[in-house]
Amino acid sequence: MVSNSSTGPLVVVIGPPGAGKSTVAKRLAARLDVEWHDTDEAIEQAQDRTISEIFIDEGEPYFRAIERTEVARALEAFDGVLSLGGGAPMDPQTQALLKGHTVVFLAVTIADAARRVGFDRTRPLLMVNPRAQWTAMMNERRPTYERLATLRVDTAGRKPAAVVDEIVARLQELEQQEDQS
Ligand SMILES: Nc1ncnc2c1ncn2[C@@H]1O[C@H](COP(=O)(O)OP(=O)(O)O)[C@@H](O)[C@H]1O
Ligand SMILES: O=C(O)C1=C[C@@H](OP(=O)(O)O)[C@@H](O)[C@H](O)C1
Ligand SMILES: [Mg+2]
Repeated sequence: MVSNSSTGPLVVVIGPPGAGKSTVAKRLAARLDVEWHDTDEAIEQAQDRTISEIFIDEGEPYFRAIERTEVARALEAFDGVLSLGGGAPMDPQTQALLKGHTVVFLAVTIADAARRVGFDRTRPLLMVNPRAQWTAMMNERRPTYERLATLRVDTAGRKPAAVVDEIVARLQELEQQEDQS
C-alpha cells in the first residue's frame, strides 16, 4: 500500500509537455484511490479561460505568477496525486517547496511527445516551430527535472497504464526501503 505519512500530496508529477503528466497522474490517483489535482486545470477553472487565452491576453509572466501561487496552495493543502504544468518546476519558490515531497519525473523523447501532443495550439509555448522549441525547452529544463525527482520514469513507447504500473511498484519499493531504515 502506498501511503502518505507527511502532509501535502502523496505524489507530485513533473516533466515536459507531452510526457503524460496529467493523464498518468489522473490514472495513478484512481489506482491509489485518492484525488487527482492538476494545477493547469485549476488555473483554467479559476480564470474561466484556457491556458492559451491567459498567455495571449496577459502574457507569460502573469501566468507564471498565478501558477506559482496555485502550486504553493496545492502543495500545502492537497493530499492526493498532483500534476504540475511542464514549466512550473523552473520557478525557484516552487523548487524550494518541492523539497521533501515525493516527485516523479516523467521522461519522454521528442518523437513520443510530438506524437502525443500533436503540437496543436493548446500549448502556447509550442505554437511557433514546436519541435525546436520543445527540444530547447527540454535541454534547459532537464537538469532541474532530474534534480527535483525522487523517481524518474521513462514513458517512451509505453502506454499510460504501463507507466502507472511502474510508478506504483517503485513507490512501494521506496516505502519498503524507508520502513527498513
Ligand atoms: N504514455 C502515453 N502513451 C501515449 N499517449 C499518451 C501517454 N501519456 C499521455 N498520452 C496522451 O498524450 C497527450 C498529452 O498528455 P498529457 O497528459 O496532457 O501530457 P502533459 O500533461 O505531460 O503535457 C494526451 O492526448 C494523452 O492522452
Ligand atoms: O511547459 C510549459 O511551460 C507549459 C506546459 C503546459 O502544461 P503541460 O506540461 O501539462 O502541457 C502549461 O502549463 C503551459 O502551456 C506552459
Ligand atoms: Mg498537463
